[in-house]
Amino acid sequence: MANSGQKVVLITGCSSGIGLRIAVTLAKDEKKRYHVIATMRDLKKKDKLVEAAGDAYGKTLILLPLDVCSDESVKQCINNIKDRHIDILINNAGVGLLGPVESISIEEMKRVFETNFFGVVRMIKEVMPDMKKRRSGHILVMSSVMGLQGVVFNDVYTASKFAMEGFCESMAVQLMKFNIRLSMIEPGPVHTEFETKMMEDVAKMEYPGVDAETVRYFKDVYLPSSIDIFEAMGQTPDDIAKCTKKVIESNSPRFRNLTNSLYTPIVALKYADETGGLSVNTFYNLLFNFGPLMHITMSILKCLTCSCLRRRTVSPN
Ligand SMILES: NC(=O)C1=CN([C@@H]2O[C@H](COP(=O)(O)OP(=O)(O)OC[C@H]3O[C@@H](n4cnc5c(N)ncnc54)[C@H](OP(=O)(O)O)[C@@H]3O)[C@@H](O)[C@H]2O)C=CC1
Ligand SMILES: CC1=C(/C=C/C(C)=C/C=C/C(C)=C/C=O)C(C)(C)CCC1
Repeated sequence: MANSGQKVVLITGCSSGIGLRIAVTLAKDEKKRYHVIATMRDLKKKDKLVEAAGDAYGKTLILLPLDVCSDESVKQCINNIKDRHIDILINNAGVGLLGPVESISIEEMKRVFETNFFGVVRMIKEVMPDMKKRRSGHILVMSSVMGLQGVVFNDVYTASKFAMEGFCESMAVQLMKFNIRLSMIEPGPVHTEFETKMMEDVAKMEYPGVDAETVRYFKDVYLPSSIDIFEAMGQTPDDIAKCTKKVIESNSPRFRNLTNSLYTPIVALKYADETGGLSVNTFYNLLFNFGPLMHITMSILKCLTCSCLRRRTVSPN
């Protein structure tokens, strides 16, 4: 049970990656300011988290089952919490989906929206009424740079994160009236199982209904560039956990929080030209004209990130 003065934090998707690191980082807070309810849909996967939590397990960190795709599971989990009191809700659970749209079934696309979009909506709907009554709370959402900028061959994943950004941008105004904060965390590539799972899915892909030219662009142009980008720009789940803790602990938490300064110029392109031409053409050139020179492109991107833009991201340090 939480001590008085401790903030109750509920995190979704803590079996691996970013969710696991956020749970452990908050549970190991030196001043023990957080009572962490780390949730996962399958408690059989708890070992990594329990090991990483060490002494904190059973003290500042407890485990509960929660599947963000199930109304019943979400209700049961929240009803199991004393007075249904959650100070900070961190919506982290999410799944990726990569590849030419022609080869992806509508069912697979719906699964991504069910988790990344409706999963977040379901959690917010369950927790928000109690926060409104108490006139306090902080809701965080693990969005992505792909919630702000589309990326080729990530069409459906991007759409699910855009949907969530739109939902949250609208909700933030109403919630502010009830003294509830809403913050988006927007990482670029992060080295987690997310990357591994996507690469495994891609290796199994058969591309039914996709023309040979598109398959070639995906396999020979996009994938090598994407691997380069993960290598050059990838952050660790620990970086994202530190950024998230900073946002939680800020006196005036920002709504948008990019975690990787290298993405600031990419996202800025769409605001620099409201016709959208600048971003579409730049992405086209980066991929199809400079793709083979991606290493150099990465260096140029690093140079473009001037210190004034860097100030606009939340750094892990
Ligand atoms: N890695 C990256 O490059 C980036 C990731 N993100 C976002 O960060 C978040 C975390 O991803 P990351 O840590 O990288 O990836 P992981 O695959 O390591 O973690 C995803 C977590 O979500 C859980 N999850 C999936 N579906 C459900 C569900 N229905 N109910 C509850 N939990 C579920 C997984 O559980 P299980 O083990 O049961 O599958 C897992 O614990 C996601 O929202 C992702 O979109 C954002 C930007 C970049
Ligand atoms: C190929 C390619 C790109 C790829 C970006 C990638 C691969 C981003 C991955 C982000 C992730 C994994 C977010 C998760 O939510 C850029 C930089 C847009 C530039 C144009 C060419």
